[in-house]
Amino acid sequence: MDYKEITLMINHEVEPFIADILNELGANGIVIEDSLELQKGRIETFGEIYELDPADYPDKDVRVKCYYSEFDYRAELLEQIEQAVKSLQDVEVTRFEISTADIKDEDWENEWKNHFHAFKASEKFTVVPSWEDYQSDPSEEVIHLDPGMAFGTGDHATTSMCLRLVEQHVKKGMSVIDVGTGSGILSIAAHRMGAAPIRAVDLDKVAVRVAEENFEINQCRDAIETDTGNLLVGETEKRDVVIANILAHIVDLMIDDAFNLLNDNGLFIASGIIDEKEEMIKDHISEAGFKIETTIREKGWVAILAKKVQ
Ligand SMILES: C[S@@+](CC[C@H](N)C(=O)[O-])C[C@H]1O[C@@H](n2cnc3c(N)ncnc32)[C@H](O)[C@@H]1O
Repeated sequence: MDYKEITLMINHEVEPFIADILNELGANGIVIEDSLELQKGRIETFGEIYELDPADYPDKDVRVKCYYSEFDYRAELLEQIEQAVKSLQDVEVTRFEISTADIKDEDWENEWKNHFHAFKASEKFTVVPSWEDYQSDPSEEVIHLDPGMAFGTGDHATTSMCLRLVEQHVKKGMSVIDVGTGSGILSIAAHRMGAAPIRAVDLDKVAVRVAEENFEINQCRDAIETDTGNLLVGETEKRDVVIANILAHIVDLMIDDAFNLLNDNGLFIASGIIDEKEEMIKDHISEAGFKIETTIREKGWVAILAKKVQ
């Protein structure tokens, strides 16, 4: 199968909203190359230095690439993306350029490899592409990943905030369901914290296959049950933790089910929420009976940890 790559050049004010727009329009993978990242320099950790390659970033503004399979791509998408960007409220769009390129199936894997390098995703977790050699420090937990066509390399704020909440709150023996598992990254993180049993579901069959491959790579294939599934529909087994990093309007649909499925004192980790939807989601979470314990924010996104206190 071949792919269509859509490249956008946008100004920084548009960036916090672009992944949301492209996800809504069905993009399979999104790469954000922000010129400001280069100025941030390097991330130093445990004596390792990961340097960003200037060739991967534009001189100014933000370059965004997203991918559609040949079956999903349609020419109207370009206009729909432009319309969605230009109708963002209170956001001044001073740059918007859009172009497309064809990517042959055999180039797809290499395309990802060009953009994805080892990096420290949270206090404990370092994400390392499955094809990269990496000398780890005993104090870090390395997650080996090949995201393929699934979302979740850990470099998106919504995922890294979940990793932080997982490392701080998921404990040995807790039962977990990871809704919208994507690459499987959050289930792998929960497994490393000692959680068991773990169930990972995704609406997208391709994500389920990719997650299974990543569980295999991280030697936890037998510890994590994987399935296609729509949110918590049909889930009956009680859990100590429900994790969902999906867009706010989708998370909204599962809040009451999460409350019902959780054991007393169970935790709901909800991410993928853009700033503007924070209050709406929090109101619903509180109305459902949860106590909101922690809120973290990064790059226009919000992640919430709520507890079922009876
Ligand atoms: C933003 S990605 C998160 C991936 C990964 N958990 C992470 O944190 O990086 C959202 C995932 O939710 C899945 N998804 C979207 N709607 C869903 C639904 N109704 N039920 C289950 N999964 C869904 C998508 O296929 C996608 O893999």
